[in-house]
Amino acid sequence: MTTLATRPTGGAFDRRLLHRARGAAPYIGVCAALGLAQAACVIAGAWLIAGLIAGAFAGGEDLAALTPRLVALAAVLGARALLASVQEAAAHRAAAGIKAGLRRQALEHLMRTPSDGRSSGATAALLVRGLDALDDYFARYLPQLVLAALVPVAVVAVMLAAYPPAALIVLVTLPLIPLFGVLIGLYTRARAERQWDATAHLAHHFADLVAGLPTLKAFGRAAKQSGAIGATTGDYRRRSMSLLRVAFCSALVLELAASLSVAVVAVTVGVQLVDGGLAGAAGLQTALLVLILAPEAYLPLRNVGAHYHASAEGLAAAERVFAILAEPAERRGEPEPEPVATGAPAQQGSAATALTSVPAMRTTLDRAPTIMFRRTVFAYPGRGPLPERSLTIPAGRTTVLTAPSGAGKSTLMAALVGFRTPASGSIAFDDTDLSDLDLATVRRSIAWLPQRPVLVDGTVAENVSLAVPGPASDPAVARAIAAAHAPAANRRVAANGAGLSAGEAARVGLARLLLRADLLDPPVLLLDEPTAHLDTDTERAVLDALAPYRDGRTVLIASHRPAVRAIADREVDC
Ligand SMILES: Nc1ncnc2c1ncn2[C@@H]1O[C@H](COP(=O)(O)OP(=O)(O)OP(=O)(O)O)[C@@H](O)[C@H]1O
Repeated sequence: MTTLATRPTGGAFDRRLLHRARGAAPYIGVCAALGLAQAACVIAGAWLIAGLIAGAFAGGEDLAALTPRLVALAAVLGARALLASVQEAAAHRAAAGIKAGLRRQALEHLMRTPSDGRSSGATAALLVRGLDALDDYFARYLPQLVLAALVPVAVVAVMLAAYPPAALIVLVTLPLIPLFGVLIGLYTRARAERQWDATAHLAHHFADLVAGLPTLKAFGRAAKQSGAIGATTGDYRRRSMSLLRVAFCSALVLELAASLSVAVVAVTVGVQLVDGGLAGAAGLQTALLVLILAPEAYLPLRNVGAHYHASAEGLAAAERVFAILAEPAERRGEPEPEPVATGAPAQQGSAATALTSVPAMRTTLDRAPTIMFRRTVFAYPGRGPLPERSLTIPAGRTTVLTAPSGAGKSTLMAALVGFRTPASGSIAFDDTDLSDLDLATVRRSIAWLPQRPVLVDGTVAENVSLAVPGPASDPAVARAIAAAHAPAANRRVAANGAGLSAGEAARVGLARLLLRADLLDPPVLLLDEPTAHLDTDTERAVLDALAPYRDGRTVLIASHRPAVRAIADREVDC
């Protein structure tokens, strides 16, 4: 068992779960109904046990007289066990549905949120392991919370009717349990927050380490990193053990408070029995009823305290998911239309030949736009803003950005597809501000080759097909691959492009751009260092393949290569 965090700032029950997680509200209803039935079983069971003992020992009743009550007691105990298992089943069912719902909402939201600064390792840990902790919350904590609200009230009411002094003692001592619980909770909160941070740090660190292992090995730093991971996990273990110690101590304190309170009730009732205040079979039955019921009044409250630590991890994770859901999403637009793969044969000839001259689908911008950056400034966290830029990318022409490394060329391109937002200034397509345009429409109108194309596990053909939202025909993919001089369609690619050279990966990226241009006919092409890793002959061939696609489109290329600069209609040293 690990305890990650106890930071349920939403209190014992986070109302956002009701709104965000379908299934939470009905489950609470089920919990309340089962809790009422369980409270009734507790009281009926205590009444029957007290009656049986008093009848057998003080009333002198024989087995025949006691049998109906014995059967009733068995039925009550059976009903209590059945209610507990129904509760367990309902809890797991509800938790599974609620976790799935929260994961789906979070993933959908993440897809529409700029990813700046988010650690993929920590996000994965949150959505998988973090949300799994909600099991304890729904299966253990919440049912006890409902019982804690119902059972003590019912028990005190029955005790009040049976023997008011005992009810008074319970009433006075009962608040001690939540009071101690709150004090312990306050004490552990800061520790628990640090614990979650340690978990997130560990997940982040580990993901980074795995990604960078080859480089670390090359620099002889792998062993040192194992030491760093050892130190982080050691720190995590120490924090976990310290939190567990607090959890065990808190259980002990709550147990002690409850036991002392029950002892006071027992002594009071015992004195009355000896003094004759509770005389005869009826007196013994009342005394036993009070003695059996008294611990039941404290039990749910103690259980709430005991399950608080385990369940708080789930609540803290849910809270972080709510924080993700509260982040402003990108402007929503229509989903990309699926391309209709033409399968039209490529015009034969050189690699410079167009894949197909007939676009299968029109995009929303019918003509190539003029793109303007007007006094645009970009800022990244932790560093000063990039210099202000004002530049115009003329419509239907090829512009090459030749600014020095680090000047912000990739940033400008990422901004055109909505992955970066200027801190000040504006971007316009023709005369319309980008912020007034539907982002999905803008993205549909652009084919973008990023500096480091993301490649996924699969074949080259599967990677190229990712360029369009729907299925692309095999001939169209094959033509794009051939024109870009990318590796064979059936060549395997591992995650992150492992198995391909940097130049081959760049050409798979270019094949994507050509496929998209072929099938979606976007009026804007953005290419970030398209030939950075290529030899001069391959570079020449790739630029020739691109030539037919530049015609009539607004093309922006970031590059310092002379061959690329040679094809430019305009060069900008922004
Ligand atoms: N995610 C980021 N967080 C912080 N700083 C960043 C981030 N991305 C880019 N930068 C910084 O912004 C500046 C511009 O980066 P950008 O990649 O746009 O430059 P570039 O002109 O494309 O460089 P290059 O020619 O080397 O590819 C750089 O100084 C870079 O360090």
